[in-house]
Amino acid sequence: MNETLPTAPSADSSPASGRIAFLGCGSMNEAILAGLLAAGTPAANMTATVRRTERAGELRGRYPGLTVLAENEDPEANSKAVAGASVAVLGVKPAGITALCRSIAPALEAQTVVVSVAAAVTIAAMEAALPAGQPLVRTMPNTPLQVGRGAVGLSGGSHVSEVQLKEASAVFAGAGTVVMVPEEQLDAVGAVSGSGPAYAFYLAEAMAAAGVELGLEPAVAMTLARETVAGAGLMLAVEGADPAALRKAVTSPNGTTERAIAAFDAAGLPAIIAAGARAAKERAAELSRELG
Ligand SMILES: NC(=O)C1=CN([C@@H]2O[C@H](COP(=O)(O)OP(=O)(O)OC[C@H]3O[C@@H](n4cnc5c(N)ncnc54)[C@H](O)[C@@H]3O)[C@@H](O)[C@H]2O)C=CC1
Ligand SMILES: O=C(O)[C@@H]1CCC=N1
Repeated sequence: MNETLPTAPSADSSPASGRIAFLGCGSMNEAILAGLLAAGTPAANMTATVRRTERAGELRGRYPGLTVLAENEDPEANSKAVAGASVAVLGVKPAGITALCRSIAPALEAQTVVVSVAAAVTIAAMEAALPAGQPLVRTMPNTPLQVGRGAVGLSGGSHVSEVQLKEASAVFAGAGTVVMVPEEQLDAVGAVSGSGPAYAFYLAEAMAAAGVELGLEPAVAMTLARETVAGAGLMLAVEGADPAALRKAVTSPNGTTERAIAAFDAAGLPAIIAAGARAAKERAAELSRELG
């Protein structure tokens, strides 16, 4: 079941059918929800739960027609949201995932596919907290789903059928690329694409700071850095785009870019990025051990 099979959005971009419950609608689950809405899934097909009234109001204002239940108003919010749902997406912090599984267990229907987006919480840990035989899918998404360019790693649990795996993929497929990987590779997926948007934003921050150091006004430097990273991202988003070839097209022989890249290489930038990704993967393993 866990084969390495990249699936382009165009290959399976049918919008999710059935009702989807987003349990814990913070940054990640909101990005998935926004991606689904943009891909054509009606807000009326979704329910989101949050901890507090203030956040519920925010989401209701932003997504008219979405049902939002707040736990501080109704302690049964999560159980009510999963009743009758075809998919329940667990989007709380890793430390809260198994408690959430236990709390919704009595309300879950046998065919509801539980999808976790949490880093580090293993399929075994979640299956132990769910009713026996509950279909479960563990994923590692990223926030660019909200602009239709997400990248998601996905791995099936012990009791999930091909059809249920497709149902889980459909939660993301209209808003990004889904790849199936063995569970033991999900921490690596997290280190590349889960945390990856932060690396790209960090690059933009560093470019803006460099511009200021070189004499640009801060606002001008920020605009230039932001637009450049965004524009480069759009060029990469073209199907078949090769980052090395795109880089080469900017790099005139003996020109300014060549000098900059040589300075990056001399400073060991590729190794620095590899060290960051390794640290992210190691933190995921550490978290898995902490959470049991
Ligand atoms: N932020 C990201 O880019 C990514 C996050 N993830 C995973 O997504 C999960 C959530 O992360 P974020 O969205 O960043 O965190 P977040 O803190 O923005 O969202 C979590 C939300 O869950 C709510 N919540 C907590 N307990 C609840 C409960 N019992 N009932 C209802 N709502 C509850 C919180 O109030 C909060 O709004 C984590 O497990 C993380 O590992 C995975 C990939 C990327
Ligand atoms: O930082 C984190 O732990 C989560 C998982 C990947 C991105 N954000």
